[in-house]
Amino acid sequence: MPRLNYEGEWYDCRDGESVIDAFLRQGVNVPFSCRNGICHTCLLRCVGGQVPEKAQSGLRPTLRAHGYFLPCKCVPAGDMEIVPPRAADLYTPAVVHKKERVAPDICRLLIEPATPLYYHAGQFINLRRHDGLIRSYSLASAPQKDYFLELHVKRVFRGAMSSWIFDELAADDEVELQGPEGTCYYAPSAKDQPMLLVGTGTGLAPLYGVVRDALLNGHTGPIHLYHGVRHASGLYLHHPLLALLVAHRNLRYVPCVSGPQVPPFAVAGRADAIAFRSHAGLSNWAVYLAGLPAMVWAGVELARKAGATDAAIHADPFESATAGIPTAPGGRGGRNSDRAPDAEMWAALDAGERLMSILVDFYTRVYADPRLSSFFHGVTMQRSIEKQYLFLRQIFTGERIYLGDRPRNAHHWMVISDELFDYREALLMECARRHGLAERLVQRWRGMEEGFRRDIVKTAPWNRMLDGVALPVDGFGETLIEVGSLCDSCGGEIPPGTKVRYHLRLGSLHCEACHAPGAGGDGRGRET
Ligand code: HEM
Repeated sequence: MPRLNYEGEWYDCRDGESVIDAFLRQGVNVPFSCRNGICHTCLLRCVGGQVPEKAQSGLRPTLRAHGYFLPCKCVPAGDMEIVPPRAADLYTPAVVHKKERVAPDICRLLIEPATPLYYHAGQFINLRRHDGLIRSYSLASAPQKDYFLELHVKRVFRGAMSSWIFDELAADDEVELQGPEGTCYYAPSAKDQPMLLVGTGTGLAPLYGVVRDALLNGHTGPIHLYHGVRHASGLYLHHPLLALLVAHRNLRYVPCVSGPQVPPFAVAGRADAIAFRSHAGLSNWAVYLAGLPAMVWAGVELARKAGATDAAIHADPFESATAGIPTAPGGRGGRNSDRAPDAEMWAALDAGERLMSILVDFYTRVYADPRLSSFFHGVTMQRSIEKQYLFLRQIFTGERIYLGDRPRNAHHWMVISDELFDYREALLMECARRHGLAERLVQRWRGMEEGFRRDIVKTAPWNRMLDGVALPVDGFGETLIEVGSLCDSCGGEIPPGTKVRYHLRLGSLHCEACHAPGAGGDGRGRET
């Protein structure tokens, strides 16, 4: 029986079993979607042993050369050593074919990837600019019909990527892309299933893809599409959708305008409110929600209440790149589409009371732990507990209450190994168990924590990034202080009018003596 080594752990693989099935059977946390070699979501890299040819079919030659393979198509003939993909390997060059303005603040991009992209309409890709800035965009094109990939880009106020796309990117320019990702797509197995789709703004892009995909697949069930905007000028696909309506009797399209000027062809109000008022029973429906996160998460709850099962609800919230909880570096920019709030977890955490007890217990141990405490020098335990509480509460409830840094930035200077990450995770899970959380939920929480591993584990510090720009936060600046202060290193007095050095990230002040060469200055632990 072949054995699989994944990130240092050994797993068995039954005869005839695929790598993905073996991993899922044994609880290994790997991404997957179609399980049929189409979406490439499960792509992994083999660094020891033989990869069967079939498991690399359809992959670019460079990926094959680096040992990439599709675990869902891989029935190993012998032992394999497997590691997660390297983000940098997964980008492929692409050329902009056309850019056109379809609304005052929305443009449509048609892109040609250098190698074919196997995707489902409604999934998303990560677009990378030459300097490494990355953002996620949904695919509005339908692979069986459209040659180019179609993206709808909304201009975001001070958004680095969208401003660049609007003002500088032109036809024939090169970009890079990675993907596809996401599970917001049509399943052709239930062609008579009624479908409800609600999108706000460019949340229409994936839904437009899903609707066209469904129609191209001969969907016979009713399809109800609601598009919500503030101003009628945002109904940027009104005419193409009217054309689809004429051709397909099972399609219904409802443009909704929530602002004061409502044209006669639109309904006044918010798309989600109108949609869920009109569809109170959704027990055998497929529901798709895309766009503003608050609308999407509220819609998930309403769909559940109306009887839709979790498996039939596809949520694609467009998280902004500078707010909310992040994803892996080089990953999906601001998109965090697959993490739905977890009402069961929140109830089991006594709506926060038990979470607080777990965190108090956890941080008491962290601050006493010789391997972890050095990182927390200068950070009060109360601050750590409160930040972590808000962060987790936002994840479990979907409320937008966490205002701190994304983990990638919060830990950018901390050199944390995989082993140390495991160590902290085990400590946290032990505390959760000690406070009575059921093992099933402990494992679910652990799976969520795993999603941040790539944001935190590293072998050298990273720059702090803000909207794609690396900030100069390590090292020292100089300033003249007008008010007397105390040196953060020796505690000695620093009189007013003294030129001092201050740490760019920590803001700590250091007198001349402490900042003499060799005196140190950045007091916080960097070693793991
Ligand atoms: C060995 C692993 C880890 C270590 C040593 C560590 C250490 C720290 C430290 C020292 C801070 C305080 C930063 C500051 O106030 O300047 C911090 C903040 C934080 N950590 Fe971690 N952390 C680890 C893993 C994680 C993980 C896995 C998560 C999330 C799942 C996480 C989430 C956070 C959050 C949300 C904050 C608050 C950020 C802010 O102040 O804005 N940490 N961590």
